[in-house]
Amino acid sequence: MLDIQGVSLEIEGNKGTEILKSINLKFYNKKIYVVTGPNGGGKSSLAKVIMGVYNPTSGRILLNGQDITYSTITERARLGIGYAFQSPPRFKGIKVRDLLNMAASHNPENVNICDLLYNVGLCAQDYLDRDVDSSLSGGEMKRIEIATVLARNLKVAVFDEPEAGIDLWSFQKLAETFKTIHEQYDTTIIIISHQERIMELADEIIIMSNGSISAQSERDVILAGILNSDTCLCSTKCEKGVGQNVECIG
Ligand SMILES: Nc1ncnc2c1ncn2[C@@H]1O[C@H](COP(=O)(O)OP(=O)(O)OP(=O)(O)O)[C@@H](O)[C@H]1O
Repeated sequence: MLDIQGVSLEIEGNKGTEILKSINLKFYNKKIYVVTGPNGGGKSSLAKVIMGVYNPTSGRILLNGQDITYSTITERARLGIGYAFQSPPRFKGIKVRDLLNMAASHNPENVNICDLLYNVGLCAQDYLDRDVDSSLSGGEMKRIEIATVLARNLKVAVFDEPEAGIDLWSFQKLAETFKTIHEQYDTTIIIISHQERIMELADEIIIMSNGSISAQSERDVILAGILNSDTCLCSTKCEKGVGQNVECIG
């Protein structure tokens, strides 16, 4: 279990304002959590605190009881926490095949790199020997990065807006892949998303706005709340009415 206890985050140069305000969350094994909410609500910052890109100003982060609050990104990666960035980095001189083999190096018997590409809607024949550089489109790069996260058999996998730049056909494949990981592995999956179709995959949905958790519950409760409530759950006083809140959150 990943346990976020009273985590706050201030970033220097951001006028001393708290980007995360005393967040308490428990992420259990083998569950899919979708974190959603309006732009600037703190979703990516929460993901970066989990990954170790930012150190919290206060609070603690525990992975299966081990305090990892100040562990480095590398230490967390070794412990089995993985992150697919909103805009993935590119690596000069490395081929897609190398990147996937590196990602799968702890789990080589169980991972077929062609299947990994297939799972994110790419044809292995066309992509394994491509360079991981600017010749790949944003959507292709994103899918390859998601494939590297899938290769790692992680304890906690964090995906930041996996749908961004991905076409409708590949999106369907991606949704199936999340379902497969959910059924076959104990991985805790945390997906940051504005997409209702991704929210439908969740066991639990968490809505963040203004650096705080404004709602958290089982998927159906939150989705019904979003679709039927007069009060907008995004908490930005947008005054959208019944059935409009999904559009607002997205
Ligand atoms: N490095 C930084 N320096 C200054 N401000 C930052 C930094 N990172 C994030 N912020 C601010 O923190 C707030 C939360 O940003 P964050 O990216 O976590 O939001 P988000 O919910 O992921 O938004 P989006 O849905 O647009 O991706 C924003 O106001 C953002 O400008």
